[in-house]
Amino acid sequence: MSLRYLTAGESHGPQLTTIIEGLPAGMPLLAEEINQELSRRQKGHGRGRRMQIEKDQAQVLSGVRHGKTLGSPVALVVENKDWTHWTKIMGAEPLEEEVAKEVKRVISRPRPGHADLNGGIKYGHRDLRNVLERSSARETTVRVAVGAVAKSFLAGLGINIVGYVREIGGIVAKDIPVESVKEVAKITEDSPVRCMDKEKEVEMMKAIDDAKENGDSIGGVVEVVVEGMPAGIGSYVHYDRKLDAKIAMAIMSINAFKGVEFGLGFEMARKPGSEVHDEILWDKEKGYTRRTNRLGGFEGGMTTGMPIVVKGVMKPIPTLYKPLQSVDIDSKEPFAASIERSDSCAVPAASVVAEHVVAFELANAIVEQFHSDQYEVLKKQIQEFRQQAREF
Ligand SMILES: Cc1cc2nc3c(=O)[nH]c(=O)nc-3n(C[C@H](O)[C@H](O)[C@H](O)COP(=O)(O)O)c2cc1C
Ligand SMILES: C=C(O[C@@H]1CC(C(=O)O)=C[C@@H](OP(=O)(O)O)[C@H]1O)C(=O)O
Repeated sequence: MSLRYLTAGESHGPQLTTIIEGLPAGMPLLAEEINQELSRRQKGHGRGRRMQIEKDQAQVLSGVRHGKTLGSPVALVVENKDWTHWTKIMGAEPLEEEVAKEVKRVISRPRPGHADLNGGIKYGHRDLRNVLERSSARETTVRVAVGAVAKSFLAGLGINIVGYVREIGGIVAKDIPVESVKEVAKITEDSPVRCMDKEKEVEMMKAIDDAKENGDSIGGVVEVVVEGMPAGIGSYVHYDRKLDAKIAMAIMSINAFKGVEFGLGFEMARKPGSEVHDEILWDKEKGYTRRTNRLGGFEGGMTTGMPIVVKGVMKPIPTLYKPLQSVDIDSKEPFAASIERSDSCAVPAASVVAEHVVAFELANAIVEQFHSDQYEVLKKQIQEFRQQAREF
């Protein structure tokens, strides 16, 4: 058994839709929990005007009754408020010729760094709007809705997760020691850039403002930390059962993400084994633990029981208000790339997306490993597994 989902929806279409399948029955789930997560994704310094138009709210259309899952597919819908401005341009019905002339602005100058040109070549779209509508990160809204369901699933099993910002535009936040994931969540929630370091937060905001003023954009690094995963989740037996690999793919699937690191990450290349591997300890109460967590919670595609620590790098936003050179696909003449309304930095929002896509992979790994259609039974199985792991 596994969890799976699909999403549908264009950025300026009427709505985003998802169907999640494989959730056990009897799991508490409220629309309110999902909506809180959707609202976290909408915040962050550096976002464009679109976020003032939208107020993302999920409607739960199936699979939940009186606050608990039924074991049937869960369908969620989030409306695009902006749709009212786009009904003609984005409608499903053919346009009459006169109306088409009035409203249709064909996009023919692909933006370097976006999906425009390659998507046009692949699907044969001469109007690149047909590409940008679905390649837009608007779709991450509904992926956060799916992740919110996964977070709720994990929370009931004592597994907590948070995503936050480590770096923006080359400004790196200091390492701040904290007690727990919950504390990180509390500190970063009030930060306009979802960062722990108040001093660097000011510098990050200035870097975003400067980029915006210069018609430019900046990227950064986000980190996701997970506490409470039992050891031994995932598998080493096959490439597509390695949980760290699945998490890496989930992070790389976020729009504009270009790299992933676990624990010390690329720094491992510069250190000897004695400074990378985590020594193994045992005590009666905790069972097996590690003296350090330099591998970020994974060995052999399985969790070690230590916190999962994974980072992802987001490139700068491709749409530039001072555009780079491109080519008009109709005339083949050189032109400045087209300008669409855009964010100048979306790293804070992306840290929320990263948190949610990782949550989904963890929930899926648990559903795959512990076979029950009932949430309460699954909870007991995990408790027993934790006990076995302690005594192993
Ligand atoms: C939360 C979020 C918001 C984004 N906002 C924009 C935007 O406003 N303008 C833009 O050009 N790209 C934006 N992007 C990035 C593009 O969606 C992304 O670069 C594009 O889909 C091409 O995919 P790739 O960069 O992964 O190759 C955003 C990404 C995320 C995660
Ligand atoms: C809509 C969202 O992000 C969008 C992602 C995006 C892109 O190209 O990826 C381009 C912009 O779209 P628009 O031109 O409609 O403002 C962002 O606002 C969102 O995050 O909900």
